[in-house]
Formats: sequence, C-alpha cells, structure tokens
Amino acid sequence: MLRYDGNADRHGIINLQVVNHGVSKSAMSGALEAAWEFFDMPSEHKEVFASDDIRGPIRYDTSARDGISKSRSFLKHYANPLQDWINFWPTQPPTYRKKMGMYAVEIQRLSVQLMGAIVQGLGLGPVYLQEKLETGLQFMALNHYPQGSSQAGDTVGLAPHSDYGFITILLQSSPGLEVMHHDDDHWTPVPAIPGALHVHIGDHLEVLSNGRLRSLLHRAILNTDEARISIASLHGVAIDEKVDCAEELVDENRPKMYRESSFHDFLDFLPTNVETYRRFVETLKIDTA
Ligand SMILES: O=C(O)CCC(=O)C(=O)O
Ligand SMILES: [Fe+2]
Repeated sequence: MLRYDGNADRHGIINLQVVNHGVSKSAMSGALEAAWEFFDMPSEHKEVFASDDIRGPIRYDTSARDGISKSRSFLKHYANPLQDWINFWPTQPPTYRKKMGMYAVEIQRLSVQLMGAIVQGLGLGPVYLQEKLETGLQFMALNHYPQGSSQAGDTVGLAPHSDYGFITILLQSSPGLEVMHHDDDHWTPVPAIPGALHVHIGDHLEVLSNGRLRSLLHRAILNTDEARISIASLHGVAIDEKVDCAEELVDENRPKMYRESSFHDFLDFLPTNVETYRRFVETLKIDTA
C-alpha cells in the first residue's frame, strides 16, 4: 500500500526511496544482469543501436553529444505497452528481452500506483489521469559508467539535469546518484539500499501541480570502487498528449504558471539544449509578473 499525504519538502520536492514496492527481487536483479551483459558485449553488438535520431525507438550512444553525458554509455528505449516496443529491443544478450521486459512491466505497474498516491495528495483524487498513465509513456534509460579514479575527486558521469515526465523510478547497482534541493548549494548522495528503488519527480509533474511540486535536479558521479549501472524508467502520458496545469490547482491566488507541452515538444527542445543546459520546465514558465 502506497500512501502520500500531499506534502513534499520545503522546496516542493519528492525525492524518496521505496522499499515495500511490490517489484520482485528477481525482476530487479534480472534487469541489472541484462544491463551488465548488454554493456559488456563487444562494441559492434551495441553500435547496431547507435543512432542520431532522437525520435527512434531505441538508441545507444557513448559520446557527450547531448550536452549532459560526460562519461556514460547508454541504451534508451520505450517499454509501454511492452508488445509495441519489445521487438525493437536487443536480442543479445539472449535473455535481455525476457529480463528487461519483466522488470519494465512491474515498474510500469508501480508507477501508476505511485502517481495515484501523488495525485491524491494533490487533491485531484486517486484515479486522476490513471487510464492515460496505464497506456502512457514509459521510457527507459540504461546507463553504464566506468569506475572513477579515487585520486580525481568527484568525476561527473552525467551532468545535472531534471527528467522529463511525471516520475522517474531508478535502480542503481551501486551509489553514484546525487540530488540537489533547488536552493541548496550542495549535492546529497542517494544510497544504493539493497531492494530499494529511488523515485523522483520530473518536469511534467511540476507543470501538472502548477508549481506545488518541483522537478528534482540530479546528476551521477563515477563510483570509485567499481563500474556502475543505473536503470531509469520515466513515466508520463502518451507521446503526443499535451500536459497542462491541472485546472483544479489554478485559481486567482495561484494563476497558471506553465504552458502546456508534450513529449514531442520536449524532443524538439532537446537539440537546442546542448550549450547551456536549462530544465525543460523553465522554458514552459509563463511570465506572471
Ligand atoms: O545514473 C544515475 O543514477 C542517474 C541517471 C539519470 O538521471 C537518467 O538516466 O536520467
Ligand atoms: Fe535523470
């Protein structure tokens, strides 16, 4: 049973680790195994998925062309509904589809439960957007980072950013994720608690909540003990569906703060966000001054 009482921290941030989440241990360990096995393959097997097309169904990359990848390889693909996407997924390693598919389905289910608790906490009722979330976007980023040097100090593997979507559910093989509470000036490491999943909110929940919740700035640093994998699953409504501030959360005292946008709009914005990084949600702000 997941409950959320509508409170975020003083910055409007939800940043938590869930433990009794109903995602099986075997699904979690299977996903990490599949990811390790994928990244351990010789590059010619991975390069098959290399693509400049950010709208493609699957994409592998090792370079820093997106402006935030400093030292990571990634494989990104869609996952919900699974039957629409799984045929684009790697067939090597041979268990990839089975293991990652099982994890994706369990995480998708959890995301709907978590969103139910969050929208209820916002006063929108427990089933607000539920159908659209069940059939909506699940976008998975599998990240592989090399071991960092202990002499070098903190080496950034993935530069500070916030995620698109409503929520991100993240599984990490070892510590490396760090979060920043907006007005603070320091990074807080997120421990890798065995069996736990990390949850934080993305730009579209900031929009939906009309600024009551704020998307979380986070980054990954290289783990100096070992190479590291993280699997981030981003959840939202369908790719073309516009997300706007919930009407119920807009009134005279709190005018609408953001313009509506879709995942497509986000993809249009991405190539323009390379030189100086901006959170997507910043570009949606309406000037109310
Ligand atoms: O590697 C991590 O812990 C963070 C990954 C991440 O933020 C992302 O894929 O969006
Ligand atoms: Fe992220």
